[in-house]
Amino acid sequence: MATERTLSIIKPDAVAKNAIGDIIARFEKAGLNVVAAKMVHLSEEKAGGFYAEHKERPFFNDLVGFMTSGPVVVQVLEGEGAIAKNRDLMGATNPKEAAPGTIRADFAETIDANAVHGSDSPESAEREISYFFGNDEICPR
Ligand SMILES: Nc1ncnc2c1ncn2[C@@H]1O[C@H](COP(=O)(O)OP(=O)(O)OP(=O)(O)O)[C@@H](O)[C@H]1O
Repeated sequence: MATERTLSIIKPDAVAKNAIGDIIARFEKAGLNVVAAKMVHLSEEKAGGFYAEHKERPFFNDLVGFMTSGPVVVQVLEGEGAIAKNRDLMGATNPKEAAPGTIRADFAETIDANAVHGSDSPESAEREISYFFGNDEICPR
């Protein structure tokens, strides 16, 4: 399997629960290296742009409201099969359907406040990483 990079966001609910360390430990134990990271409080414009593909969905305003409700930790994870590996560690979007032992099963309660985001394809990973990190903020591969 090829070495990949993926974008991970620890969302405001998980930051508020002091779960940053526990979540990053799961990534590292699974062989994903953190190669860039920052804590930011997203503006409505930045959060709305990130979730632009959901603009017409009924939950869009709530999603943006939630993502701007407190700071988030944005990271780039690198490792073999990083995109799928991160999605496996995260569990299903709805924490009630997330497999036991996944981040969402352990740290999230609702589909709105579901602890983490992870890129879902190589194309999204590339777009999302460059949405948050400039070329001078991340080591080239
Ligand atoms: N039906 C819904 N009701 C409320 N919020 C939703 C719903 N579906 C998705 N969301 C929110 O929008 C986010 C993006 O939805 P998407 O379908 O891309 O899920 P995902 O890829 O599992 O999550 P993410 O993009 O955050 O990793 C979800 O993480 C969730 O917080």
